Amino acid sequence: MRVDPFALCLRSSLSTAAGEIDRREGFLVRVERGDEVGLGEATPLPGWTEGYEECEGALESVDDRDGDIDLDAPAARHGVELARADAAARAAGESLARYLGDDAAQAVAVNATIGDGSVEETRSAAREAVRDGYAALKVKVGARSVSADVARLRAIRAAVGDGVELRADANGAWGPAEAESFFAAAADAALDLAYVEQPLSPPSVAEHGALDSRGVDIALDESLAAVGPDAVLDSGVADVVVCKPMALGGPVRTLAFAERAAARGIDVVVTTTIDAVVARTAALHVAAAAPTQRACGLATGSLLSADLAADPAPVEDGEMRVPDGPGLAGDAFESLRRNGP
Ligand SMILES: O=C(O)CCC(=O)c1ccccc1C(=O)O
Ligand SMILES: [Mg+2]
Repeated sequence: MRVDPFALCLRSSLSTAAGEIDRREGFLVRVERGDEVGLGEATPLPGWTEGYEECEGALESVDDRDGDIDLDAPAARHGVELARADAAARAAGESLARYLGDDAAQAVAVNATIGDGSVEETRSAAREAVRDGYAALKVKVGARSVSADVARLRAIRAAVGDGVELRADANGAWGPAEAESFFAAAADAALDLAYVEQPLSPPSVAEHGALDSRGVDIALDESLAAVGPDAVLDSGVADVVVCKPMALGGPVRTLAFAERAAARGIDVVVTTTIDAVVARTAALHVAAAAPTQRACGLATGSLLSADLAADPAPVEDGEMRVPDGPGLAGDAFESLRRNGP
């Protein structure tokens, strides 16, 4: 197994209630299986996964024989699991999505991701996204006051009209009182939010169930890492689970979790942690194979100022087409397979 570090900058930093994301550092993982080279990516993000050093140490400890991947570090585990799955799908002559699930979709609807910003910045980002064809917008909230966030969302709703799905992601910023004042103000303003992601702190799973969310669905994201993904399903408080393959330990694990969620009537949204092209494309395959009804959070390639390789699945009209060549993307990553990052 080969492990090579890479670092990528964001075009402009993504501002969230949990801080700014301006750079992503990770590892390209390569495994050889017969004639095939499988590609994986481990791009850790504390809050969702282990940190960089722990990820590196975990990857160094891997004994690359088939069998269980005995790693607690989810991003490292993702890198290894993906590389093996890519090699196996290529050997089978199937796309990763088909290898993961027989009736995978050919394309996946995606939301635009809008960071924290002023009313003017938020409105113009929303207008641009709708002009580009997105039918769903996810807006970061919780970095400023509830009234300021409601003003931002009102400006978006007024600018884009009723036909666009709006979601908000508080990244765990609120206490119960602030969350309820947000839900009340959102109802008064008729914002028609599809869901609010992680309103309360990640360990406060049960408290989400006690919120008066006025009919707006609750999605949990950071709570999956904080208390464990199955504990979130068992809590019964999530209408939607945000499934990040990088945080859940790999594409195969993520698909299995998504199926357990769907079996309980919980909606699944697959997203990236703003990964490089290898893990982003893998997340697209997972989303295509998973029981997803809602737009996914995979449109994060345009947030990067450079990438490891050309994007084999650029967003077009709010959708990403799933590459149908063997593995991740047929021959699209040939230079990465041969030469690394
Ligand atoms: O879901 C999306 O639109 C993109 C992914 C995203 O928002 C995100 C990206 C990196 C880290 C955390 C998050 C998040 O969902 O909170
Ligand atoms: Mg989130």
